[in-house]
Amino acid sequence: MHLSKIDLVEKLEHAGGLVRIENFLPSAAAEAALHILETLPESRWEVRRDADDTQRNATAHRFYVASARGRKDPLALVRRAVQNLLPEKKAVISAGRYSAGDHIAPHDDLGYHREDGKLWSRDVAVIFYLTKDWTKADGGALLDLDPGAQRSSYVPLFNSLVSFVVPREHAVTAVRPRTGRAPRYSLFGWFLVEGDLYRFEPESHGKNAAKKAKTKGGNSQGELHERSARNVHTSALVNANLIDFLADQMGEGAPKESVANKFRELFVVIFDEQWDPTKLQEGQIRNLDNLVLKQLRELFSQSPQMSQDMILWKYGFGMHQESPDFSLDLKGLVGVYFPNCTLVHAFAALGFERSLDFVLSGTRLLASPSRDLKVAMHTPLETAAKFGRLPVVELLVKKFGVDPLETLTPESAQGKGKISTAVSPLLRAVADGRAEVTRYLLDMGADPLQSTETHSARRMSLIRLALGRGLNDYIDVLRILLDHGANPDLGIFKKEEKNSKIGKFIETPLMTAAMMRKVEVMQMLYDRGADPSILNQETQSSLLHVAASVPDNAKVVAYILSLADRDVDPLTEDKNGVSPWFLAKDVASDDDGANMRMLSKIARQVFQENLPKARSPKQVQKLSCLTDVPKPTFAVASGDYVRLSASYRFLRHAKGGLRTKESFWARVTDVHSDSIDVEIADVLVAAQSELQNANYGDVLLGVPLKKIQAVFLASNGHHPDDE
Ligand SMILES: O=C(O)CCC(=O)C(=O)O
Ligand SMILES: [Fe+2]
Repeated sequence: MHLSKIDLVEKLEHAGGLVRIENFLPSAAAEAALHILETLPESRWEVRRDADDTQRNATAHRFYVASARGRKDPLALVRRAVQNLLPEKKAVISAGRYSAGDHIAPHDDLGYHREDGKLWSRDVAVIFYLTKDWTKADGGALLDLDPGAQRSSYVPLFNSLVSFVVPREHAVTAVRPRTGRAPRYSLFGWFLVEGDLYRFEPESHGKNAAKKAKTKGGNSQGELHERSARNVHTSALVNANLIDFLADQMGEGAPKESVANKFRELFVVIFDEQWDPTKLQEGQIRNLDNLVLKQLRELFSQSPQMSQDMILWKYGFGMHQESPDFSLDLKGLVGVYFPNCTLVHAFAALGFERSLDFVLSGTRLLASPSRDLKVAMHTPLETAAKFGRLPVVELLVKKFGVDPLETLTPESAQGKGKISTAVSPLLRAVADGRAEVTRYLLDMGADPLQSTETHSARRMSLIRLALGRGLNDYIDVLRILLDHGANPDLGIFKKEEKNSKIGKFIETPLMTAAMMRKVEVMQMLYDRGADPSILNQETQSSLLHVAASVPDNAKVVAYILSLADRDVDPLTEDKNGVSPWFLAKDVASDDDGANMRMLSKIARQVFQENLPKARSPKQVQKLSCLTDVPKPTFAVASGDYVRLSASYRFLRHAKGGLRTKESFWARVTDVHSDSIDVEIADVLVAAQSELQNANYGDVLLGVPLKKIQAVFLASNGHHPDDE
């Protein structure tokens, strides 16, 4: 039994495949790790870039990598801290360093490794960030591009770790230059499983060719180089023409530089909002659409060759690998969302209806744009749906006969590309909170009971998808879905049988809304028939449990109590012996006991009513404890020790024991080693001795921590034996 294994795998399952763990190592260990990376000799860092890195196929990228050399290498120590997350799994973990301009274009991490003469597949990705004083403005964010993503962007916070299940679409945005700031350091890598993990055989061409060639020992380098040479050529041609043209339109006769700036200005909203093309105003869209259309007409009349061979345009407006300022061109704008996107995708995303019509009408090759997963992860229709471009959606459906209901699941996608979760235009529209497109697609007959089908049994309903992401007009989307017959109680659920739409409840939409502190949404769901009494069938925890575990959630707690009948008991325990009361207590140091006070207000009434009925001293004791609300300063004054020892004592006696209790470990990782005093150390030591197989705990609490500290001290001129 490994604590850490249960922890990470469960967390990943629970969080839809991607988790972030803050304060991953005790702070001294994290400092030591950073120090080790910072002081590696320059000769240890090797550049990785698309031109010479076949590992990452055609994905545009550039950054530096260092690998541990032998077990005595200080890097190996840092690597082990990450590896210990899943100690029994084989892993490849290296150090990463990103300076200005370094980035990775969208990719899904699918990949193989050869070790011990065997084939291994990447299963779980981990990135441990060791970057100090980093802000959003520094770029280098990890973009989560999965359709089920909870949020889209993660700033590489010092001592935080992100982990996700492979495959998953993601990207690293370019690091922006800033004088005096250190590079973006990380440990990154993958846990591997033996054999070919992925369901789909690599395709025989496109992005996957390199993969196939690699695993079969072939060589597709030539093909890759040929293609990228062509990209550069086309992209340069198109951009030069476009910028000339725009210069013309602007009547400036200005030098290219300032035209480029003007062009950037047009799109400035996009850059500043993480390149989100949806931030374009209606008027801007129309103007740009017309400009681009005019430009296209001219280009086509000058170059009939090009109009016949639209495939070239796939790579037109390409993201030029050499230029860190890739955001200047269209593909740069849209490419962050869609790897290898075509012009059709770009226009669909930007809402350039007229240009799209022109391009599709004039060509044979792209006349049927319904599905091109080999080129892009989204179809053009899904793209338009994601960005809420109703006119484009209608154009594709009505004029070009694209099927608005086309849905792929990982199972049905065979041969059409690698997808990790179900995709459809409706799913894309819902996930991004696009009300108009959602309504249109449902009216066309799309299924409101669709869910995100992954290889695991866990599913997310459309309601949960819209609600969990909370993007754009998600509340309208919820209403529309409910109007069309979506089930208000289905959020995250476990499929019982193949094809069944309902299964075990894991998280109801009411729970999700409670977690998000959204009383209005809860009200709406309740009015539409959502049932507040449904329990998480895995943990037996209730809506009240969920609400009480989120700090500062008194409003939601009060709302739930107002819905429930009077015998609701804040002391009702879930499968792990945890009550809402306990959870409220657990977060009391974060919300000054706000949840507790609300619970106790209600509980006091329950207490008063029930005390006469209580027979045993135990019952009386249980009821009285509800009125025992600590002072708001509860855990702050006495430091971490109070919280920690309380959790520890509680968990020791709880059914599952220490090992299954995330909250305790969250506390442990919360404790900064510089604040470890004798009392806390006692708790930690006691906890450690309860763990038979303390892999993760070992690093956190035991010998390796001392070792890491010793390394840290030694590298600062101290000798460990000095003490
Ligand atoms: O450093 C990151 O944020 C992600 C790195 C990544 O995606 C990769 O190395 O494949
Ligand atoms: Fe990656």
